[in-house]
Amino acid sequence: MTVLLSARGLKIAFGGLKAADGIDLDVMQGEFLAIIGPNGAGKTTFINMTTGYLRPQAGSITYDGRPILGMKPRRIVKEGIARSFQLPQLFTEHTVLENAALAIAARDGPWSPLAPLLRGGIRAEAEELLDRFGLLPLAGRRADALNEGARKLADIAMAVALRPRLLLMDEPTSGVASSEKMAVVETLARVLRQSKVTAVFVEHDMDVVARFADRVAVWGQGRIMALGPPDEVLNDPAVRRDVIGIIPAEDGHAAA
Ligand SMILES: Nc1ncnc2c1ncn2[C@@H]1O[C@H](COP(=O)(O)OP(=O)(O)OP(=O)(O)O)[C@@H](O)[C@H]1O
Repeated sequence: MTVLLSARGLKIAFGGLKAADGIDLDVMQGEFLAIIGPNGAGKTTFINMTTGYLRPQAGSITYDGRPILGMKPRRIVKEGIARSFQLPQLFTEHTVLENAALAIAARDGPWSPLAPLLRGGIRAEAEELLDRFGLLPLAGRRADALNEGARKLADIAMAVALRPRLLLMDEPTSGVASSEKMAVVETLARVLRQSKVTAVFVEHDMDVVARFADRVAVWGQGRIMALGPPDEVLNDPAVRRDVIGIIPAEDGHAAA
């Protein structure tokens, strides 16, 4: 197994709060790695550091063997790392097709707002992308008219438009109705595996983690408390007691 992303000794504190206090983590090429942990543990901070939005106070991150710390977010995208946010970053007043086309146009470099967005190649690629995510029937719909599951998928489709080898997703199922969650993750997992995209995803739903993660990393007090296959990690008594038991499910009750 090849290491795609490697973090060593990452440290960052906000005032007295240590969001990363010596994080060592390898992401293997082709895997789906889930990150779980209590609210405020530092999971999003890890994504922010890996994608150039935050600079750690100590440590290193290499991607495909090259150091990436200090690179701007746009440069990191060019290296092959994309992300999605907890709250989808869609252009709400535009259609799903226009959103996909905007991501494709942005990937291809300087783009004039005066150029017709839906010209040949871009339209065809945007339609093909939406088709892979099962979103083609919604292509003409405004992004703000989508339900949360479709909105999450459209947002992830925009990240995939950037042709990453590594995609970091911050809570891809948050806000999605429980009846829809598995279908949403099923779709995105299928697309990512077909496209050979390695995925790291922050997730609060343990059923999703158990079903889709190859490995799980447990964040706690700025450290990785446990790392391994879901059947081991999710059944570890300390993880159940100190982490899973206190992660709020979306209905307000603890997840386990
Ligand atoms: N840029 C920042 N400036 C100040 N404090 C920050 C910053 N980014 C994160 N924090 C703080 O660091 C802590 C860790 O935040 P982070 O968002 O990484 O947690 P998380 O594990 O993703 O939580 P959640 O599950 O609630 O999304 C939080 O207390 C947060 O308020």
